[in-house]
Amino acid sequence: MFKILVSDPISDLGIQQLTDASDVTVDKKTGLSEDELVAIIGEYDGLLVRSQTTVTPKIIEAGAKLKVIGRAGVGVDNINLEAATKRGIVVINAPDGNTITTCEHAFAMMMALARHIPQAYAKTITGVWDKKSYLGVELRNKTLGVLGMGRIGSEVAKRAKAFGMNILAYDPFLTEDRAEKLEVKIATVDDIVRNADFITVHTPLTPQTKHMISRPQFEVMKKGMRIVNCARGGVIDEMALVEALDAGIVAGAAFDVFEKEPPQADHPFLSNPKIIVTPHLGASTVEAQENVAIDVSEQVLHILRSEPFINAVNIPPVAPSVMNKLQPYFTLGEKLGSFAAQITHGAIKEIVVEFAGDLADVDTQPLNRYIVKGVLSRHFGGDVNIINSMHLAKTSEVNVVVTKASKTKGFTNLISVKLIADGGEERVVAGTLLQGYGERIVQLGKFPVDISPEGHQILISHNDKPGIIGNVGTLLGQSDVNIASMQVGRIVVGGEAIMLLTVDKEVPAEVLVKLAALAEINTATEVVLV
Ligand SMILES: NC(=O)c1ccc[n+]([C@@H]2O[C@H](COP(=O)([O-])OP(=O)(O)OC[C@H]3O[C@@H](n4cnc5c(N)ncnc54)[C@H](O)[C@@H]3O)[C@@H](O)[C@H]2O)c1
Ligand SMILES: O=C(O)CC[C@@H](O)C(=O)O
Repeated sequence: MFKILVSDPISDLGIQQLTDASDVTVDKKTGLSEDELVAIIGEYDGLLVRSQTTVTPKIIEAGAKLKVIGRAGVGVDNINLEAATKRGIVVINAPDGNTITTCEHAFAMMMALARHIPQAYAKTITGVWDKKSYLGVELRNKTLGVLGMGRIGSEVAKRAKAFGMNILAYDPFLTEDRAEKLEVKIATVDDIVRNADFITVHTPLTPQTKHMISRPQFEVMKKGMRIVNCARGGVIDEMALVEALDAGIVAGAAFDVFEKEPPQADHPFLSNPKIIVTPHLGASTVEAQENVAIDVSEQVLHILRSEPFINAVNIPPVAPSVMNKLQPYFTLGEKLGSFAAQITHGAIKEIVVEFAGDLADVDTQPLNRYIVKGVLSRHFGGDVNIINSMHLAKTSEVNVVVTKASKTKGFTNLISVKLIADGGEERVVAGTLLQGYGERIVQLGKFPVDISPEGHQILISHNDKPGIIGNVGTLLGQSDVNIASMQVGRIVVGGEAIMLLTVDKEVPAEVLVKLAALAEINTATEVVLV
């Protein structure tokens, strides 16, 4: 049974698939402090948050069973990604569910700004009929500058087009093709700040976007322009904005987000009549809250049930078509990594993975993570998973090299894992996925083999002399170890050889010692593949 903690108000309808699941129990406990969360998080497999809970390294460390943190929304700046990745916890978000809602909020803020709606409302309800203070401006024929043309920025641009606005857009990933489709003109930040009547920002807060609109930008702005921030507090420099308003450069500003939320009671925005504010309401519609909760709940279930999932923030995104192609190889890749690590005696310094055949033209990043997990699990056990395997390799100073090859040795697909260890030791294990037969190991070092990678195996290296197979069989029989199958490989008669036995149960350490002591046998190593 999986336990999930919902620590922020999240739509009940949205999380219904979790509450209905027979293998899940859901606890809703909102408004907890960091210490309160630290005290209880240890019981939970999953944590679901919106934007109120700050998931700190301390909470993540205390989450001994935690496998997934789900953010019902886009921004994950309230979750410490580094700590989660280190612990191998998947962080997922719901990037699509609140796009339209947030775009509509930004648009509503722009219209409210153009027509002074909040200020006029506040005065009208006091009984004052003040028509002259609230002369507005039209949006039609005005220039709108959009900074960040992702999901929300693009939707804002579409709506602005319908209002007859001319749009200047800046986004490092905006291509001429997309700009043409969206009927926007690509511009630089400088073009935008000099020419726009309205500016709206739709970027995440990153070191590059922090204060991307600050004093130097306000200084060159068109007098009387208006500015909207429904993205993240800090993209626009709050203090520089207040100065620009006082200097008469900016006519009005609309903010849904703040550098610190909630803002202090004496924050200058809250008393400035030219600034309208909302309390981070961008995503707050019934529809968006249901959408994001449904999306994130579905992914949390997949992760807990070890099923394929999307929208992981702490692993690079992969197209579904690529994922479908790679998925059948995940367990084979992990087993090859694990096998190679179990037959390597020295400290591993480098993992060299080679893909050939069907896998040569695919972005194999997710599969690489499984292979590295297989290798590292020998030392890290259950602490390594596909989220932190690359991170652990890096922090353990294990270099990972991935190459593509044209030679498939007659197979349609081939994965080869070479481990290079201290003292120059090198181990190679290669495998393939055979149509109709499943996973096979087809090469061990220089020896071609054909083994199903599963269960308990003994790898023996020996000299190719008569009687060895009999001696091994006798010893294992006397030790009550039953042999299920056997493979022998050699390059030349009488030369170096290997024997790989699949046995029905764990092999006691003393039996391995006795095997290694038999005449003509060099090493005997147990390999366990689960
Ligand atoms: N107010 C709210 O309640 C609310 C709701 C949803 C999203 N958001 C915020 O809105 C923002 C946009 O969300 P989205 O879903 O459109 O994200 P998105 O990832 O689809 O788009 C963000 C865009 O910003 C661009 N970008 C990054 N750095 C940039 C830079 N230096 N200059 C210009 N563009 C840059 C990216 O290329 C991307 O296209 C995020 O910060 C998100 O957290 C706020
Ligand atoms: O959950 C919210 O209300 C805000 C969500 C929003 O900021 C987001 O990034 O998705």
